[in-house]
Amino acid sequence: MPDQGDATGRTGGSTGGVRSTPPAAVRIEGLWKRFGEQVAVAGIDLEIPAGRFIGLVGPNGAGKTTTLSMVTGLLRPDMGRVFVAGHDVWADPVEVKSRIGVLPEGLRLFERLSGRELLGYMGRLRGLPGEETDKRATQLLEVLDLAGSQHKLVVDYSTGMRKKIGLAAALLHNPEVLFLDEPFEGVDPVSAQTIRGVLERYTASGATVVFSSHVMELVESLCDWVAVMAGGHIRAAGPLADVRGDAPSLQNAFLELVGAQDRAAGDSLDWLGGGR
Ligand SMILES: Nc1ncnc2c1ncn2[C@@H]1O[C@H](COP(=O)(O)OP(=O)(O)OP(=O)(O)O)[C@@H](O)[C@H]1O
Repeated sequence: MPDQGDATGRTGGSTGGVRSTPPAAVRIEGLWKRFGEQVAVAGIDLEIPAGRFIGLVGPNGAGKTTTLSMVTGLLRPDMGRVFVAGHDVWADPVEVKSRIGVLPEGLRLFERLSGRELLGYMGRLRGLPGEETDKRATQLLEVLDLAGSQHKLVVDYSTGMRKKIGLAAALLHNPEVLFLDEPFEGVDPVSAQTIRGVLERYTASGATVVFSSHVMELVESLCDWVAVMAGGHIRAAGPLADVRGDAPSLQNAFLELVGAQDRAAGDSLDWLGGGR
């Protein structure tokens, strides 16, 4: 297990010793977003602690992607403010963007670059010296099992390979906070295990990962802190054990929190299956 502190001065977790409390990785204040009549995010307040593996969970249409888009500076809120590592996302976007990495939903990449070229380009955008970019790119490609495909064009990558090169691009500048929207969707178990290993190593050094998912087992096994969203509101947030409470699993707690526990499988589908 790597040391909890590193050269960037990050501290990890809350184990032992006298340590100053790190500022929240993300602080959200009164955040609203409406699309026409549809309220996607209904005035949420949330403080996400630093140095943790955070899961943002919620049913389809809960407002997760809209929230992450506003938090990462991709979508302007109608109202409210967001701070990342103490910096206002909309007042100080350059400072914030230098501290975050993002793997968005519906990832768009430069398709006509090879994986290696894509990382070289991202390194230049991030202002890294060429040699440092090369070194980091080589290591990321190796760890993510992309070294053999590094000269292939991104357009020819599979879904899992695209997620992995997107993750490499998001990690290249060693961000303080990494935002991932459904990072495991469409990813096979081997690649998922690889991604998981990289993320665990990254959070162990004191960095923060915020990721959205519908897969409760995954969230339960990876995250130590969760926020549950439904209907544009935060229904619960806190350490995993607190949110789970007395429920046998996060899945049960989640269904109860979003009010789906008693939803029938569909008496109205009495025509479905059998007796053709
Ligand atoms: N660009 C848009 N225009 C109109 N409505 C939108 C837009 N983006 C999101 N919405 C609506 O806002 C609500 C929240 O959507 P959002 O994509 O944030 O949910 P989500 O929790 O990420 O869902 P999923 O898990 O299905 O991806 C939904 O009702 C959605 O239809």
